Amino acid sequence: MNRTRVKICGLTREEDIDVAVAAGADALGFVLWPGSERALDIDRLAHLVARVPAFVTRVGLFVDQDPEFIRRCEAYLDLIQYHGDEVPATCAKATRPWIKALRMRDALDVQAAASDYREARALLLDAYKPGVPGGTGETFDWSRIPAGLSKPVILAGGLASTNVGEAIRSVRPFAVDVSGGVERAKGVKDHDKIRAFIQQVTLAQP
Ligand SMILES: O=C(O)c1ccccc1N[C@@H]1O[C@H](COP(=O)(O)O)[C@@H](O)[C@H]1O
Repeated sequence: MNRTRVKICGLTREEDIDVAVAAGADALGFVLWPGSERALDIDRLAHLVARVPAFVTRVGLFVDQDPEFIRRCEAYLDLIQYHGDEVPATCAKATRPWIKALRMRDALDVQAAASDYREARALLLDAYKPGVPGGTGETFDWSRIPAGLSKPVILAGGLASTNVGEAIRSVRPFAVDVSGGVERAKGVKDHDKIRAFIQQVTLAQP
């Protein structure tokens, strides 16, 4: 069994990046969607990613945005996270590897999505809240995740140090992704919460 990877998302400050890296984060998420309180512009993205060491994945989060803008951001990113209603053909415009976030609304057929988004490197499963594309801080019913999906699963939505161990034991995802659960305000990470989160992920390994 592989170790569960950890992505810390919604980073906006240098010191939070340093703490996440030191604590053992595998991936760092940067929100490029201007509708978010955690949003960065491209200059700030360039500045922040300059302190990310080799072998830590720089992930850019986009929600139904102009492919040209995404293309300009790609210079500073290793992986694209599509977190809106992007169809597979739109996702395929990226010149970087990409993952697709799916919000777990009742009608969603996860198996079908896994085959539709055939070029995705993983599916990120997040809670569904009408009118909000993500970062809701809410969990969803993990038992809805089908076994034997053809894509690696990145589990997201309302995770924190208090529930990530249980989440890993019940879903056995490839990775977990957290934003609000390691914050003290939107875009301001709590360093103790980051360390506690990654410690609980480590303790949950079989
Ligand atoms: O973080 C945001 O502001 C955001 C905005 C739009 C779409 C997704 C966003 N964040 C992603 O949401 C999930 C869950 O976040 P949380 O842990 O429940 O706060 C996570 O994948 C973030 O990457």
